[in-house]
Amino acid sequence: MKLATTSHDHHPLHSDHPDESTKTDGITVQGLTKSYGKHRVLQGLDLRLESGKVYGLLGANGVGKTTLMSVILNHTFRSSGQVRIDGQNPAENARVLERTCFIHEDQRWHDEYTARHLLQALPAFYPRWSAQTAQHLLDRFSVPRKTPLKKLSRGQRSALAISISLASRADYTFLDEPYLGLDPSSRNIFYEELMLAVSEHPRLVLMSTHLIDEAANLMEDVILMRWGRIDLHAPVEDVTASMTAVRGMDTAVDEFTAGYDVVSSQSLGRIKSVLVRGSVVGREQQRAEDLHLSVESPGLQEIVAALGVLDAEQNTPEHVENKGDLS
Ligand SMILES: Nc1ncnc2c1ncn2[C@@H]1O[C@H](COP(=O)(O)OP(=O)(O)OP(=O)(O)O)[C@@H](O)[C@H]1O
Repeated sequence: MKLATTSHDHHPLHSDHPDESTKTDGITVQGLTKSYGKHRVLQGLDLRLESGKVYGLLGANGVGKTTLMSVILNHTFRSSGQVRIDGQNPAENARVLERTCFIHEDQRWHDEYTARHLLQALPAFYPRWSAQTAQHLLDRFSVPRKTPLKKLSRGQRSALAISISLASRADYTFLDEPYLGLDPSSRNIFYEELMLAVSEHPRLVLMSTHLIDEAANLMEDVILMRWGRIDLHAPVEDVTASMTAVRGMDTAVDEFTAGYDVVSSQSLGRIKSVLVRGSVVGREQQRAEDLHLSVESPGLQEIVAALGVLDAEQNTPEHVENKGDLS
Protein backbone atom coordinates (compact mmCIF):
# COMPACT_ATOMS: atom_id res chain seq x y z
CA MET A 1 0.00 0.00 0.00
CA LYS A 2 1.26 3.45 -0.80
CA LEU A 3 0.01 6.11 1.56
CA ALA A 4 -0.47 9.55 0.11
CA THR A 5 1.86 12.04 1.70
CA THR A 6 1.57 14.98 -0.66
CA SER A 7 0.11 18.25 0.54
CA HIS A 8 -3.35 19.08 -0.77
CA ASP A 9 -3.16 22.80 -0.19
CA HIS A 10 -3.11 23.49 -3.92
CA HIS A 11 -6.23 21.46 -4.74
CA PRO A 12 -9.14 23.54 -6.09
CA LEU A 13 -11.49 21.95 -3.57
CA HIS A 14 -9.74 23.73 -0.72
CA SER A 15 -10.86 27.22 0.12
CA ASP A 16 -8.79 29.90 1.76
CA HIS A 17 -11.30 29.98 4.57
CA PRO A 18 -11.10 26.66 6.37
CA ASP A 19 -13.59 26.33 9.17
CA GLU A 20 -13.33 24.33 12.36
CA SER A 21 -13.66 21.01 10.52
CA THR A 22 -10.03 21.22 9.37
CA LYS A 23 -8.95 20.81 12.99
CA THR A 24 -10.12 17.20 13.05
CA ASP A 25 -7.57 14.40 13.11
CA GLY A 26 -8.89 12.15 10.38
CA ILE A 27 -9.36 8.41 10.37
CA THR A 28 -6.86 5.66 11.07
CA VAL A 29 -7.60 2.01 10.42
CA GLN A 30 -5.23 -0.76 11.47
CA GLY A 31 -5.43 -4.49 10.87
CA LEU A 32 -9.17 -4.29 10.18
CA THR A 33 -10.94 -7.58 9.52
CA LYS A 34 -14.60 -8.35 8.99
CA SER A 35 -16.05 -11.81 8.46
CA TYR A 36 -19.59 -12.87 7.69
CA GLY A 37 -19.60 -16.43 9.00
CA LYS A 38 -16.66 -18.12 7.28
CA HIS A 39 -16.46 -15.44 4.61
CA ARG A 40 -13.69 -13.02 5.46
CA VAL A 41 -14.54 -9.80 3.64
CA LEU A 42 -11.90 -7.41 5.04
CA GLN A 43 -8.49 -9.03 5.19
CA GLY A 44 -6.55 -7.07 7.82
CA LEU A 45 -6.67 -3.67 6.24
CA ASP A 46 -4.65 -0.52 7.06
CA LEU A 47 -5.75 2.93 5.95
CA ARG A 48 -5.11 6.55 6.83
CA LEU A 49 -7.60 9.23 5.76
CA GLU A 50 -6.84 12.91 6.31
CA SER A 51 -9.44 15.44 7.38
CA GLY A 52 -10.82 17.74 4.73
CA LYS A 53 -9.81 15.55 1.82
CA VAL A 54 -11.97 13.88 -0.86
CA TYR A 55 -11.23 10.21 -1.52
CA GLY A 56 -12.50 7.92 -4.24
CA LEU A 57 -12.90 4.30 -3.18
CA LEU A 58 -12.77 2.06 -6.24
CA GLY A 59 -12.89 -1.66 -6.88
CA ALA A 60 -14.85 -4.47 -8.49
CA ASN A 61 -18.24 -5.61 -7.17
CA GLY A 62 -18.03 -7.45 -3.90
CA VAL A 63 -14.45 -6.54 -2.88
CA GLY A 64 -15.70 -4.98 0.36
CA LYS A 65 -16.11 -1.23 -0.27
CA THR A 66 -19.51 -0.94 1.42
CA THR A 67 -18.37 -3.21 4.25
CA LEU A 68 -15.27 -1.07 4.83
CA MET A 69 -17.29 2.15 5.01
CA SER A 70 -19.90 0.59 7.22
CA VAL A 71 -17.36 -0.90 9.63
CA ILE A 72 -15.34 2.33 9.92
CA LEU A 73 -18.49 4.27 10.85
CA ASN A 74 -19.61 1.52 13.20
CA HIS A 75 -22.80 0.72 11.29
CA THR A 76 -21.47 -2.85 11.15
CA PHE A 77 -19.36 -4.50 13.86
CA ARG A 78 -15.78 -5.25 12.97
CA SER A 79 -14.31 -8.70 13.66
CA SER A 80 -10.88 -7.42 14.71
CA GLY A 81 -8.52 -4.51 14.25
CA GLN A 82 -8.71 -0.88 15.22
CA VAL A 83 -10.60 2.15 13.93
CA ARG A 84 -9.91 5.65 15.23
CA ILE A 85 -11.85 8.75 14.24
CA ASP A 86 -10.26 11.91 15.64
CA GLY A 87 -8.14 9.56 17.72
CA GLN A 88 -11.21 7.95 19.32
CA ASN A 89 -12.93 4.61 19.02
CA PRO A 90 -16.24 5.35 17.25
CA ALA A 91 -18.04 2.36 18.82
CA GLU A 92 -20.91 3.67 20.95
CA ASN A 93 -19.25 7.06 20.92
CA ALA A 94 -22.06 9.54 20.26
CA ARG A 95 -19.77 12.57 20.14
CA VAL A 96 -17.78 11.04 17.31
CA LEU A 97 -20.71 9.47 15.47
CA GLU A 98 -22.70 12.74 15.35
CA ARG A 99 -19.91 14.10 13.18
CA THR A 100 -20.32 11.31 10.64
CA CYS A 101 -22.80 10.84 7.81
CA PHE A 102 -23.14 7.63 5.78
CA ILE A 103 -25.25 7.52 2.63
CA HIS A 104 -25.79 4.07 1.18
CA GLU A 105 -28.24 2.10 -0.89
CA ASP A 106 -29.77 0.24 2.04
CA GLN A 107 -30.79 3.46 3.76
CA ARG A 108 -34.20 2.81 5.34
CA TRP A 109 -36.57 5.54 6.39
CA HIS A 110 -40.08 5.12 7.70
CA ASP A 111 -42.24 4.58 4.58
CA GLU A 112 -44.81 7.19 5.52
CA TYR A 113 -42.16 9.87 6.09
CA THR A 114 -41.77 12.65 3.55
CA ALA A 115 -38.76 14.82 2.73
CA ARG A 116 -40.40 17.51 4.85
CA HIS A 117 -40.44 15.18 7.90
CA LEU A 118 -36.76 14.47 7.41
CA LEU A 119 -35.93 18.18 7.18
CA GLN A 120 -37.63 18.62 10.56
CA ALA A 121 -36.01 15.60 12.23
CA LEU A 122 -32.44 15.57 10.92
CA PRO A 123 -31.05 18.78 12.49
CA ALA A 124 -31.21 16.96 15.83
CA PHE A 125 -28.74 14.38 14.53
CA TYR A 126 -26.24 16.68 12.82
CA PRO A 127 -24.82 19.58 14.88
CA ARG A 128 -23.62 21.42 11.77
CA TRP A 129 -26.82 20.87 9.76
CA SER A 130 -27.61 23.62 7.22
CA ALA A 131 -31.35 23.98 6.57
CA GLN A 132 -30.57 26.44 3.80
CA THR A 133 -28.33 23.94 1.98
CA ALA A 134 -30.98 21.23 2.35
CA GLN A 135 -33.71 23.44 0.86
CA HIS A 136 -31.43 24.62 -1.92
CA LEU A 137 -30.45 21.08 -2.91
CA LEU A 138 -33.98 19.68 -2.79
CA ASP A 139 -35.02 22.57 -5.05
CA ARG A 140 -32.16 21.96 -7.48
CA PHE A 141 -32.94 18.24 -7.68
CA SER A 142 -36.71 18.89 -7.76
CA VAL A 143 -37.38 16.46 -4.92
CA PRO A 144 -41.04 16.69 -3.84
CA ARG A 145 -41.39 17.62 -0.16
CA LYS A 146 -44.79 16.08 0.60
CA THR A 147 -44.62 12.73 -1.22
CA PRO A 148 -44.17 9.67 1.06
CA LEU A 149 -40.60 8.41 0.64
CA LYS A 150 -41.81 5.00 -0.56
CA LYS A 151 -43.39 6.72 -3.57
CA LEU A 152 -40.23 8.56 -4.63
CA SER A 153 -38.39 7.25 -7.70
CA ARG A 154 -34.96 5.63 -7.28
CA GLY A 155 -33.30 8.79 -8.60
CA GLN A 156 -35.36 11.06 -6.31
CA ARG A 157 -34.38 8.93 -3.31
CA SER A 158 -30.71 9.26 -4.29
CA ALA A 159 -31.13 13.02 -4.72
CA LEU A 160 -32.72 13.24 -1.27
CA ALA A 161 -29.90 11.20 0.30
CA ILE A 162 -27.27 13.38 -1.41
CA SER A 163 -29.06 16.53 -0.21
CA ILE A 164 -29.06 15.22 3.36
CA SER A 165 -25.39 14.26 3.22
CA LEU A 166 -24.25 17.66 1.98
CA ALA A 167 -26.59 19.58 4.32
CA SER A 168 -25.25 17.57 7.27
CA ARG A 169 -21.83 19.21 6.85
CA ALA A 170 -20.54 16.16 8.72
CA ASP A 171 -16.77 16.18 9.16
CA TYR A 172 -16.72 12.57 7.99
CA THR A 173 -19.09 12.05 5.06
CA PHE A 174 -19.18 8.62 3.44
CA LEU A 175 -21.08 8.25 0.16
CA ASP A 176 -21.56 4.70 -1.10
CA GLU A 177 -22.47 4.90 -4.81
CA PRO A 178 -24.60 7.95 -4.06
CA TYR A 179 -25.95 8.53 -7.55
CA LEU A 180 -27.94 5.30 -8.18
CA GLY A 181 -30.78 6.11 -10.59
CA LEU A 182 -29.66 9.72 -11.06
CA ASP A 183 -29.82 10.93 -14.65
CA PRO A 184 -26.70 12.57 -16.15
CA SER A 185 -27.84 16.14 -15.54
CA SER A 186 -28.68 15.36 -11.88
CA ARG A 187 -25.27 13.70 -11.53
CA ASN A 188 -23.70 16.93 -12.78
CA ILE A 189 -25.65 18.87 -10.15
CA PHE A 190 -24.33 16.44 -7.54
CA TYR A 191 -20.69 16.88 -8.69
CA GLU A 192 -21.07 20.68 -8.73
CA GLU A 193 -22.72 20.84 -5.33
CA LEU A 194 -20.23 18.43 -3.74
CA MET A 195 -17.32 20.57 -4.98
CA LEU A 196 -18.98 23.71 -3.66
CA ALA A 197 -19.90 22.15 -0.31
CA VAL A 198 -16.38 20.86 0.28
CA SER A 199 -14.72 24.13 -0.71
CA GLU A 200 -17.02 26.18 1.55
CA HIS A 201 -17.03 23.76 4.48
CA PRO A 202 -14.13 21.31 4.19
CA ARG A 203 -14.84 17.79 5.31
CA LEU A 204 -13.47 14.33 4.71
CA VAL A 205 -15.46 12.65 1.94
CA LEU A 206 -15.01 8.97 1.13
CA MET A 207 -17.02 8.09 -1.98
CA SER A 208 -17.30 4.73 -3.67
CA THR A 209 -18.18 4.87 -7.34
CA HIS A 210 -18.16 2.80 -10.50
CA LEU A 211 -18.43 5.96 -12.66
CA ILE A 212 -14.73 6.54 -12.32
CA ASP A 213 -13.97 9.07 -15.06
CA GLU A 214 -17.06 11.11 -14.28
CA ALA A 215 -16.06 11.50 -10.64
CA ALA A 216 -12.27 11.66 -11.13
CA ASN A 217 -12.15 15.46 -10.95
CA LEU A 218 -13.70 15.42 -7.50
CA MET A 219 -11.19 13.06 -5.96
CA GLU A 220 -7.86 14.11 -4.53
CA ASP A 221 -6.74 10.59 -3.65
CA VAL A 222 -7.81 7.32 -5.12
CA ILE A 223 -8.02 4.15 -3.02
CA LEU A 224 -8.15 0.92 -4.98
CA MET A 225 -9.55 -2.13 -3.23
CA ARG A 226 -9.00 -5.70 -4.22
CA TRP A 227 -10.38 -8.66 -2.30
CA GLY A 228 -10.71 -6.95 1.06
CA ARG A 229 -7.40 -5.11 0.99
CA ILE A 230 -6.12 -1.75 -0.18
CA ASP A 231 -4.20 -2.33 -3.38
CA LEU A 232 -3.14 1.24 -4.00
CA HIS A 233 -3.63 4.59 -2.27
CA ALA A 234 -2.26 7.61 -4.11
CA PRO A 235 -3.10 11.10 -5.36
CA VAL A 236 -5.21 10.91 -8.52
CA GLU A 237 -2.70 13.06 -10.39
CA ASP A 238 0.12 10.61 -9.58
CA VAL A 239 -2.00 7.72 -10.83
CA THR A 240 -2.93 9.43 -14.10
CA ALA A 241 0.68 10.54 -14.64
CA SER A 242 1.95 7.00 -14.08
CA MET A 243 0.95 5.71 -17.53
CA THR A 244 0.69 6.85 -21.12
CA ALA A 245 -1.75 5.69 -23.80
CA VAL A 246 -0.26 4.97 -27.24
CA ARG A 247 -2.69 4.38 -30.10
CA GLY A 248 -2.39 3.77 -33.82
CA MET A 249 -1.76 1.03 -36.40
CA ASP A 250 -0.80 -2.23 -34.67
CA THR A 251 2.60 -2.64 -36.35
CA ALA A 252 3.59 0.94 -35.53
CA VAL A 253 2.39 0.60 -31.92
CA ASP A 254 4.35 -2.67 -31.52
CA GLU A 255 7.49 -1.10 -32.97
CA PHE A 256 7.19 1.97 -30.75
CA THR A 257 6.38 0.18 -27.47
CA ALA A 258 9.01 -2.58 -27.85
CA GLY A 259 11.23 -0.98 -25.18
CA TYR A 260 8.40 0.02 -22.85
CA ASP A 261 6.70 -1.74 -19.95
CA VAL A 262 3.32 -2.49 -21.51
CA VAL A 263 0.56 -2.73 -18.89
CA SER A 264 -2.43 -3.43 -21.12
CA SER A 265 -3.21 -3.76 -24.77
CA GLN A 266 -6.43 -3.74 -26.80
CA SER A 267 -7.03 -4.10 -30.52
CA LEU A 268 -9.97 -3.28 -32.73
CA GLY A 269 -9.18 -4.56 -36.20
CA ARG A 270 -5.72 -3.17 -36.94
CA ILE A 271 -6.04 -0.25 -34.53
CA LYS A 272 -4.18 -0.93 -31.33
CA SER A 273 -4.32 0.90 -28.03
CA VAL A 274 -1.63 0.25 -25.45
CA LEU A 275 -0.97 1.59 -21.96
CA VAL A 276 2.70 1.85 -21.03
CA ARG A 277 4.23 2.76 -17.70
CA GLY A 278 5.82 6.19 -17.43
CA SER A 279 5.66 9.13 -19.80
CA VAL A 280 6.67 9.62 -23.41
CA VAL A 281 8.89 12.69 -23.65
CA GLY A 282 11.61 14.38 -25.71
CA ARG A 283 12.82 12.46 -28.75
CA GLU A 284 10.33 9.72 -28.06
CA GLN A 285 7.49 12.14 -28.81
CA GLN A 286 9.00 12.82 -32.22
CA ARG A 287 9.44 9.08 -32.84
CA ALA A 288 5.73 8.54 -32.02
CA GLU A 289 4.78 11.35 -34.38
CA ASP A 290 6.90 9.87 -37.18
CA LEU A 291 5.02 6.59 -36.71
CA HIS A 292 1.67 8.47 -36.82
CA LEU A 293 0.81 7.43 -33.28
CA SER A 294 -1.28 9.37 -30.81
CA VAL A 295 0.27 9.68 -27.38
CA GLU A 296 -1.95 10.91 -24.57
CA SER A 297 -2.63 10.81 -20.88
CA PRO A 298 -5.20 8.07 -20.17
CA GLY A 299 -8.29 8.52 -18.04
CA LEU A 300 -8.36 7.24 -14.47
CA GLN A 301 -10.83 4.48 -15.37
CA GLU A 302 -8.55 3.17 -18.13
CA ILE A 303 -5.64 2.97 -15.69
CA VAL A 304 -7.65 1.34 -12.95
CA ALA A 305 -8.94 -1.22 -15.46
CA ALA A 306 -5.40 -1.81 -16.75
CA LEU A 307 -4.24 -2.57 -13.20
CA GLY A 308 -6.80 -5.36 -13.16
CA VAL A 309 -8.57 -3.95 -10.12
CA LEU A 310 -11.96 -4.07 -11.81
CA ASP A 311 -11.72 -7.71 -12.98
CA ALA A 312 -13.80 -10.02 -10.82
CA GLU A 313 -11.51 -12.97 -11.59
CA GLN A 314 -8.49 -11.03 -10.33
CA ASN A 315 -10.05 -10.47 -6.95
CA THR A 316 -8.62 -13.56 -5.36
CA PRO A 317 -6.04 -14.09 -2.60
CA GLU A 318 -3.29 -14.86 -5.16
CA HIS A 319 -3.78 -11.58 -7.00
CA VAL A 320 -3.83 -9.52 -3.83
CA GLU A 321 -0.15 -10.24 -3.33
CA ASN A 322 0.37 -8.77 -6.80
CA LYS A 323 -0.23 -5.22 -5.70
CA GLY A 324 -1.04 -2.46 -8.14
CA ASP A 325 2.21 -0.53 -8.15
CA LEU A 326 2.67 2.78 -9.90
CA SER A 327 6.40 2.37 -10.39
N1 LIG B 1 -24.73 -8.71 5.67
C1 LIG B 1 -23.97 -9.53 4.96
N2 LIG B 1 -24.00 -10.87 5.21
C2 LIG B 1 -23.21 -11.72 4.50
N3 LIG B 1 -22.36 -11.35 3.52
C3 LIG B 1 -22.30 -10.03 3.24
C4 LIG B 1 -23.09 -9.06 3.94
N4 LIG B 1 -22.80 -7.85 3.43
C5 LIG B 1 -21.88 -8.05 2.46
N5 LIG B 1 -21.57 -9.36 2.35
C6 LIG B 1 -20.59 -9.93 1.42
O1 LIG B 1 -19.38 -9.24 1.59
C7 LIG B 1 -18.71 -9.08 0.33
C8 LIG B 1 -18.40 -7.62 0.11
O2 LIG B 1 -19.62 -6.91 -0.06
P1 LIG B 1 -19.64 -5.32 -0.20
O3 LIG B 1 -21.07 -4.92 -0.33
O4 LIG B 1 -18.85 -4.73 0.89
O5 LIG B 1 -18.86 -5.14 -1.59
P2 LIG B 1 -18.72 -3.84 -2.50
O6 LIG B 1 -17.29 -3.72 -2.86
O7 LIG B 1 -19.36 -2.68 -1.84
O8 LIG B 1 -19.54 -4.26 -3.80
P3 LIG B 1 -20.40 -3.39 -4.86
O9 LIG B 1 -19.42 -2.63 -5.71
O10 LIG B 1 -21.12 -4.44 -5.64
O11 LIG B 1 -21.33 -2.51 -4.09
C9 LIG B 1 -19.63 -9.67 -0.72
O12 LIG B 1 -19.19 -10.97 -1.03
C10 LIG B 1 -20.98 -9.71 -0.02
O13 LIG B 1 -21.75 -10.80 -0.49
